[in-house]
Parts: sequence; C-alpha cells; structure tokens
Amino acid sequence: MGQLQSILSMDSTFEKVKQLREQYKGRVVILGVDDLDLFKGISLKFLAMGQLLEQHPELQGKAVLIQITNPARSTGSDVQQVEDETNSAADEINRKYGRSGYEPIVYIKCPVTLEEKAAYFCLAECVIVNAVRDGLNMVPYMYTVCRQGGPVTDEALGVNGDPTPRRSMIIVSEFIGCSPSLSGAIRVNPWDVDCVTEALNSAITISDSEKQMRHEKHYKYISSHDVSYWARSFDQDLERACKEHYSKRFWGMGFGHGFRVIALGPSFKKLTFDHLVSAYLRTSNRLILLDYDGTLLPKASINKKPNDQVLSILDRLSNDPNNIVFIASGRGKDSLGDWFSSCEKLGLSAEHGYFMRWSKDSSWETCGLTMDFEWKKIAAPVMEQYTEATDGSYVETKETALVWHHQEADPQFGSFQAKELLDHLESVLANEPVVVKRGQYIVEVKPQGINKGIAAENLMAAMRGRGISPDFLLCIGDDRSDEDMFESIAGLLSNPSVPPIKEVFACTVGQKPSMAKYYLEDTAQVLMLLEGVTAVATSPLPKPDQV
Ligand SMILES: O=P(O)(O)OC[C@H]1O[C@H](O[C@H]2O[C@H](CO)[C@@H](O)[C@H](O)[C@H]2O)[C@H](O)[C@@H](O)[C@@H]1O
Repeated sequence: MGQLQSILSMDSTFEKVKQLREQYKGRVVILGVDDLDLFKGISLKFLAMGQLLEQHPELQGKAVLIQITNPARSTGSDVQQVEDETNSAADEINRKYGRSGYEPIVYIKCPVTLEEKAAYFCLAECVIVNAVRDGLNMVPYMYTVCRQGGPVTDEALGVNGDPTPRRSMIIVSEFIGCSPSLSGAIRVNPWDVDCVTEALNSAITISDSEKQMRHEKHYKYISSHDVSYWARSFDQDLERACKEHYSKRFWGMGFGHGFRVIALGPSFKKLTFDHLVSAYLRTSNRLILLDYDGTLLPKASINKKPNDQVLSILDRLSNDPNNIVFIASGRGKDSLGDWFSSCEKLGLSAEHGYFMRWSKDSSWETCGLTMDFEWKKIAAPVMEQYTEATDGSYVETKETALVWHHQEADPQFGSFQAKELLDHLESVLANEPVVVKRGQYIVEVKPQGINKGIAAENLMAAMRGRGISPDFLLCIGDDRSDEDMFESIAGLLSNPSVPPIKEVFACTVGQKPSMAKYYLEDTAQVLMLLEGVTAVATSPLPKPDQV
C-alpha cells in the first residue's frame, strides 16, 4: 500500500492521470487489468460489455471498457487461442458499437508500467475482475487505494479540496481469492454473461452515495489489513498452533489434495479390548452411548439401516440388566424407532437429544425446551438456493432441524459450497435461536440448547434420579456432533459436584484431534470390540483376539 501511495504522488502519475482525464472526458470508464491466460475470462467480459451496449443504447458513446492485458507469461496454442478469441470479441464489439472518436473497448496489450496502471485505476468508475479461476488477485485492492487517491492525483482529477467522499465500484468473480473479503463488491459468476451485464449496468447506474459507502467499506478493510497485519496474524496463528508442539504426536494422513498433518495429544490412545473388558467386568451400572452414522454404520454404506450384526450386538448389550444402552444420533425418531424396533430394551436419543425414549415400550419424551421453528422459513430458501447450484445435493427436513447434504455432489465443489452455505446461514440466522453446524457431508441448522452433550448429561441426571449412579461409561462417536458428548463427559469428570464415574471411555472413530481420550480406527473395530464385550460378558472364555 505504501508503495502504491508513493506512486500516486509522483509527477509522472500526475501527468498520466491528467492526460487520461482529458482523453476520457464525458465517458464512464470501466477498467480490467489481467494477465493474458485461459482463466481470466476476458472474452466473457467483452461479451457482457457488448450485451450492455445492446440492452442499454443510452450507454453507447458513453461507457468505455479499458482492458489492460499484461503480456502472456507462457506460450502455446492455448494462449494463442485465447488471444485470438479476445481480439475478435473486442473487434466485433468495436465494429458494432464504435463510431468516430468512440471505441467501446480500448484493448491495451502492450506492457503498461505500474505508474500508468495507477493512473487508469484513479480514473475508472468501476473495476471488473472476471476470472473463472484465480488466486487472491490484488487488482481490486490496488484499485481501491488508487481511488482513495492523494493530493497529487486529486489535483490531476480536478477534485482537490473537494470534501465529497471518494467512490469506487468493484465487480468481482465469485471464483477468486479476494472475493469474500470485498463485502461491498458486486459478485458475479463469470460464466453467466447476463449476470455480468447486469452487474456492469448496476455499477454504472448505482447512486453516488452507494458508491461512496462501498468504497469506504473496502478502503477501511484494505488499509487495516496490510502486509504487516497479515504477517502479525500469521505469526500469532503459528504460535498458537505450535504452543503444545513438543507434547504432541504428529501424523500424516490421507493422500494427494486430502493429505494433512494432524497433531494428537500424548494421552490419545487406542481403546484396547483388554482395557475395556476388565473395566466392564468390574462394574455393574453401565451406561453405553453409541452414535450411529460413522460409528455403527460405515460412512460409505448405501443401505442406511442397521444390519443383523449391529442389531444383534445392541440387543445383547441392552438385555444385560446392568447396562443402559442408548443410540445417540442426529437422525429422526421415526427412522431410528423403525430400524431398531427389534432391540426392545435399547434406548434411543434422536435429533441430537431433542427426542428420547428409554426402550421400545416407553413413549418418546422431548427435552422439555419450548421451541419456535419460524427460523425454518429463513433457512429453507437459502438451502434450496445452494441445492439448485450444487448438483447431487439435497435438503433433509427433520422435526427440529434442517440439513443440507452434499455427500453425492462433487467432493471439492460440495465442500466449497458447504463452507459458503455455513457462512451464509450463520449471517441470516444470527438473531434466531439456532446453531449452524457442519458434520460429515452436511450443514445442519438446529435449535440452540440441543446437542448430544446436553442429551448425555440429561441422561445421566435421569439415571441418578432413578437411583442409578453409573460406574462405567462408554461413549463412541465419530463426528463433530459427538464431540459435544466428549466435551460434556470431560466436564463432568472435572466437576467435583457430580458423583465420579469409576470407568470412563470416551472414544472417537478414526485418529483425529478430538476431546475423546481413546480412538478406534473404523466401524469394523467398533463392532468387533462390542461383539467381544458381549461375548466375554456372557462367557468369560475363550477370550477374543485383542482389537
Ligand atoms: O448422529 P449420527 O447418527 O452420526 O447422524 C448424523 C446425521 O446422519 C444422517 O446423515 C448422514 O447420512 C447421510 C446419508 O443418509 C449422509 O449423506 C451424511 O453425510 C451423513 O452425515 C442424517 O441424514 C442427518 O440428519 C444426521 O444429522
């Protein structure tokens, strides 16, 4: 920013701004500054400019798109093709809408110095970055700084001493890095030429006060988030990440783009059969909480119903009079009730604990909170919008929650959209009594005060209310919603006012950072362990292989 500001005070910049001001007097200048490559969407931009002039004849003779294109950084037939395509798009529009003294697209292909670019930025009413893919892209930031200007450029533009706030307009592709940071920009899908055309028209016709407001927002952000800000915040993140560096173990996980290094606490260990069973056999008031998806059911299963092995294990476990066994799931009560109907003594906690029943014979109870579901009217249309834009995604409506699923969408695009949807929902639902959470391939909106952790605490309190004080707790889950259970359990263990539980096993599925102390690798290991426990409990010998 400092470098740009010093350029803005140079004599050569002054001269260039003055010259451009004269040259484009009476015109509305829209500016593009891009490298020449496949991804910058320059010809799409030209098409939109042509369409703008077609749809708004009043802008013919007035609107000018100045496109500065830095020379290509590579050679090859693809680059040549892009060059030919952009040239002919510009020629055609200029032929159709140009006239003597007016060229709607001024296509500058020779090298342009930073001083000259700064002068173009100072002059332009709007900058457009229409790339179909890009990194951060600094053009909008440079443009904003130049439009803020300084005494030299103000004089060149003839606005020195003018107290009117500065104004600028940015049209930015939603596919580039700087897009989320420019809250006042008009965001476009560069492939959607109609939408880019509309954006150009809005950028020109929007009121001056609106342009000033957007400019002020951008300038405030850009001037406070400079290189030293980013360096400081990166340094702080690094320090935070490295704080417990020496006490952690590091693992490389995944392949290709999915590769990541994870740091695990020193006490995070595999749950062994021997350890669990010896505690199991020493206790007699056991509470067992099992998540369903990703814990008893493999993530990739097509058939979501529990298989015979799962039902048999749960039936045996829950028939032990010393056990209280609960499925703690985010799923709805009707499917859980239906799927586990053969396990008569099994307890079910559905929709993250909003609904609960102790056994097949008991009726469903709700958590007792009075709920208002008006927020669904806000969340549903937003989710529908993302469903429309994301092939393979869909919305699930539960009694208390709405869930956007993207497991069947393109993996990269799906998670990109999920992240955006999460931000979007968080902002539109900021004043509603809900939380927006991500899970495995889902974004879920559910009521505040409902989560599996609270459900687990309520369950333990209810047990104590029935005169049963658990001396063994096994809790297994794989997902973020299960972390709430692990967190509650950790909280209970450190709370002196809660009677201590002798044996506690909080266990996540898959090695990953977790509030759980133990892990098992996958659902197969979970089932093997539970199968082993039920076998030992009924007949201590022979002992199954160690998991
Ligand atoms: O608490 P859980 O038992 O782990 O349940 C959490 C969610 O389960 C369901 O979603 C899961 O299955 C979907 C396919 O049926 C899959 O697309 C998704 O990725 C899984 O998370 C259920 O549909 C959700 O409502 C639950 O919250």
